[in-house]
Amino acid sequence: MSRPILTAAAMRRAEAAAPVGLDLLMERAGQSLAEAALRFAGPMPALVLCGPGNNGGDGYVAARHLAKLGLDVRVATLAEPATDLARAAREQWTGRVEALATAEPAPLLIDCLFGTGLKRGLEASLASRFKALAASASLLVAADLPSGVEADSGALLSDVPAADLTLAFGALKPAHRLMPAMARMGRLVLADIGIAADSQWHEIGAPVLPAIAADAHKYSRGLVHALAGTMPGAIALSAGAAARSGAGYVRVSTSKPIAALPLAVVQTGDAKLSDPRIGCLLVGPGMGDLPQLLTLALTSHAPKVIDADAIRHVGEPARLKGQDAILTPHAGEFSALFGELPGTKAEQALAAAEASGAVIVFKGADTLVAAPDGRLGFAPPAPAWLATAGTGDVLAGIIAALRARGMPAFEAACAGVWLHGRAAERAGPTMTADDLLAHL
Ligand SMILES: NC(=O)C1=CN([C@@H]2O[C@H](COP(=O)(O)OP(=O)(O)OC[C@H]3O[C@@H](n4cnc5c(N)ncnc54)[C@H](O)[C@@H]3O)[C@@H](O)[C@H]2O)[C@@H](O)CC1
Ligand SMILES: [K+]
Repeated sequence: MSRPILTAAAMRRAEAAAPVGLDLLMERAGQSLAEAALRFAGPMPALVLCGPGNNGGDGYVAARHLAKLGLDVRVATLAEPATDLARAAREQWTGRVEALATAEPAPLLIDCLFGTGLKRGLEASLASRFKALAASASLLVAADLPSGVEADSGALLSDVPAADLTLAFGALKPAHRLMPAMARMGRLVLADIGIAADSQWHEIGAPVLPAIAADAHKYSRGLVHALAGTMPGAIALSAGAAARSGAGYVRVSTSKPIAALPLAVVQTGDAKLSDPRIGCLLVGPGMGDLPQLLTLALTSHAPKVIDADAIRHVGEPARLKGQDAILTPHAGEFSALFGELPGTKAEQALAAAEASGAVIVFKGADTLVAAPDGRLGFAPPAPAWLATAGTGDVLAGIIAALRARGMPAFEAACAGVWLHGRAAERAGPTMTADDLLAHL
């Protein structure tokens, strides 16, 4: 299962198209917030901070439900409601509304200041008051988004205290899965409020991998052919990862024997790129300054994964059109090939996919997978300890194996990213890239 992701504008369209009124959507959002906060925190005294918009409206609804559930709950606001929906919600809250500037803290703080409608950072006095209340609370629960986070880009427009729980309404927003905002979400839960969140954008979920046929043989399971360059350790990591990710046959063409390769990986002096059995070519890991390897790979009709040094040697993105390629750049490699593109990371990844006709795995703490047809996958959080040398080589090998096994390029890339993150979780914080192989 993968959860849909909607921009703020797409969310507003989905809400407007919902079969029920916006007031009922707000009622569901506020009620689910109350229930989730109570389930998460247990019965502790709560303070709900309400902003002027509909995020604040959710807060008044949540406060009413928390009171009904027997909780000691107070409400504080910075301004009277500015929308009809929020005003109606405010009117149904029969308790007192305190001024945010002077409200006493509570162990459970519920942040309903701003959601998808945030236009700029919180004013300095409000940001510091919010931070102080958060510091005095035991638990901070954010409604839809932690206030100060820009929904579409994941930027922090002001200082944002990290939430312990964020309840997203109707669909995830890009900021839930983009840095730096992603690191401020705490546990992220999606509340169904009854809108149809159809989207080409989604959070990457657990993949469905092709089954191994009962009559499989090594070629039918997929042949990965990797091109070794000047640093054989990198290609050894890639080839080892491909072999452990279900490829039936992994072959490395190399001018001199590579001691670090698993015995199951075949080494050959001959490039053999015309071999029609090749399910996926892999070029780039440890390639070094041998651009002729990329040129050679691009003469082949086989699907290909282009990683690391090879990305810098592509030159023009349009050179990859028709190549059936998956590109796996980190930020530096991405800008070296595509330049400084405008927009959010999501928009940049999609523009790069369109310019190159390739599936782009834009790596980072917030890895994205973009397809030329507009599909976009956002990786769920992976451990920070994955940021170590060689892990990219492992990822390239996993994706090459899944592509060779017959998965389409976008699905293979998404599945590879997901498996790589889970392998890192299992390998633990002391892992090196070599250790990842044992956890695939
Ligand atoms: N529209 C709907 O039907 C629903 C919306 N929902 C909630 O509504 C939220 C979006 O509501 P809105 O579009 O009203 O937006 P917000 O409630 O996020 O905030 C917008 C309001 O804050 C003001 N504002 C923005 N940035 C500010 C800043 N830095 N300092 C001071 N004021 C600032 C704006 O002028 C506007 O009045 C969602 O995140 C979600 O929580 C939910 O209730 C579900 C239904
Ligand atoms: K909020």
